[in-house]
Amino acid sequence: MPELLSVSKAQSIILDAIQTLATELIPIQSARSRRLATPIITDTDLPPFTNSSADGFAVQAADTLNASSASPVVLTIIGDIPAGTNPAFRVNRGQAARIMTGAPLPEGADAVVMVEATDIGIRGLAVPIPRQVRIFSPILPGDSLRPRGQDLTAGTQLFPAGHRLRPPDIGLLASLGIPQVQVYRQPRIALLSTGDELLDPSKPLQPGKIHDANSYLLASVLQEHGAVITHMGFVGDDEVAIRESLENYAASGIDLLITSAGVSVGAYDYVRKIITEQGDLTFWRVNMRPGKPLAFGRFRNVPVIGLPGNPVSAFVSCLIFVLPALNKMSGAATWFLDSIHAKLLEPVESDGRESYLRAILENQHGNWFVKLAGQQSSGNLFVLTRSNALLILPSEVKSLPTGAEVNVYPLFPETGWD
Ligand SMILES: Nc1nc2c(c(=O)[nH]1)N[C@H]1C(S)=C(S)[C@@H](COP(=O)(O)OP(=O)(O)OC[C@H]3O[C@@H](n4cnc5c(N)ncnc54)[C@H](O)[C@@H]3O)O[C@H]1N2
Ligand code: MOO
Ligand SMILES: [Mg+2]
Repeated sequence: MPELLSVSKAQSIILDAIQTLATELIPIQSARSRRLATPIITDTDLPPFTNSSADGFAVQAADTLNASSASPVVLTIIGDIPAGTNPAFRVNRGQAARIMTGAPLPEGADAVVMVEATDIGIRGLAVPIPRQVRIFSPILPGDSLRPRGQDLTAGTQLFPAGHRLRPPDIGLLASLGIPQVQVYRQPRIALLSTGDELLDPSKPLQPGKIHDANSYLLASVLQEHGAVITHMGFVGDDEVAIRESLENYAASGIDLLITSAGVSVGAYDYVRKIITEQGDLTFWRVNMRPGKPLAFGRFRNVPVIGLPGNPVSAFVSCLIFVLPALNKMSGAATWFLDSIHAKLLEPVESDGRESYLRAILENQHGNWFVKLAGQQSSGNLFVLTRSNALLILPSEVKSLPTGAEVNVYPLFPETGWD
C-alpha cells in the first residue's frame, strides 16, 4: 500500500489552497458571530463622564462628616440633574443638587448621598424639589459615583483582528458609538451528500435505506462556525447526477464545496473520478482513523473536500480539515482546534493510523482524565452524542496503557454538554 498522507501534511495542503476572504462593512446589529477585519481601539473613555450610580444628592463629602441620625446635616438644594442633562451650576460647601442615576456629577461635588440616607427616604425623589435636604450619615469622596474611564480608557484595544463578535462585544461597540464594523465575508459553502441509500429525514424508512444524517450534521457544524450553507441536498450514487449538482453549486459563486460519501474504493464511489475529470484531485487518503478516504482538490475552480460517508468519519474529518479551512477563509487568527493534555483512565488501542477516538473528558481536582465514550465504529452517531472530546492517538501508536498522557480535543467547549 502506498504511504498515506499524514494529517498535518493534508491540513497544510488544504490551507495553502484556501484564501482568506474579502471584507465588508456591516451594521453592528448583523455582526453577531462575524469576525473583525481590523483591530478595534477605542478613542473614548467609558463611562464618558463621571456620573451618579444612585438616585440622591450630589454633595461635597466633607459636608457630611459629622452627620448622624441624632444630628443630621442640613444642605440647601440648588438644582436638579436628571439623566441626559449637563449641569451648568457648581455645588459649593453647604449645598446639594438633586441627581438621578446616570446623570453627570456637577462641578464642585465629589460624592452622591443616596436618597435613602436622607429625610426624603425610600419614598424617593419627586416634584416639587424641596428647598433643603437632611443627611443622616457621613459619606466619603467618590461614594455612589462611576468615574469617567472606570470601565475603559481611550486608547485601549478592545478586540484584535479576527475576533468573533459576541453579544457583549456588540453592546460595547454600540456604547462607544461604533455603528458599523469591517468584518470578513462569511464563507459560502455548498454541501452535497451522495448515496443511493439516502432518504430525507421526513420520509419513512424503507428496506435497505437510511436517513441522510451527514447533510444535517455537517451543515450544523459549519453554520456554528460562521459559514453560510448555500446548498444542501443529496443525490444517488449516480455519476451524472453528482457531476450536475456539483456543476450547479460551483457556478453559483461559492467558496468551498463539500461532498459526503462515495469517496472510497466501492464500485459506485464516483466522487474522486468526477473531481479528477472536472478539475484536479490534489490528494486522496490520509493516515487517520476514522476518515482515511478523504479527498481534496478543485472542482472547476472551487476547492472541494470529499468527506467519507460514515457519519463519525464525516464529522471528524470536518473538524480536522474543513474547520481550519473555514477559519482561514473567515479571517480567524488561529485555525486548528485547541487540544489539552489528559491522562488515560483505561488502556486504548488503534491500528497505527492517527486516531480520533470518541471520548469522555473529565476534570478531577484540576487534572484532566479521559476514557472512551463507547463503541468506536465510525457509523455510530449515538456514541458521538455521548462524547465531549476526541482522544488523539498519534500515528504508529497501536496501544497505550492506563495513566498514559494523551492529547485531547474538547468538543463544543463553548457550549458544554447538559
Ligand atoms: N475495501 C475498502 N472498503 C472501505 C474502505 C477501504 O479502505 N477499503 N474504507 C472504509 C472507510 S474507512 C470509510 S470511512 C468508508 C468511506 O466510504 P465512502 O466515503 O465511499 O462512503 P459510502 O461508501 O458511500 O458510505 C459509507 C457509509 O456511510 C453511510 N453514509 C453515507 N452517506 C451518509 C449520509 N449522508 N448519512 C448517513 N450515513 C451515510 C453509508 O450508508 C455507508 O454505511 O468506506 C469504507 N470501506
Ligand atoms: O475512516 Mo473510515 O473513516 O475508518 O470509517
Ligand atoms: Mg464507498
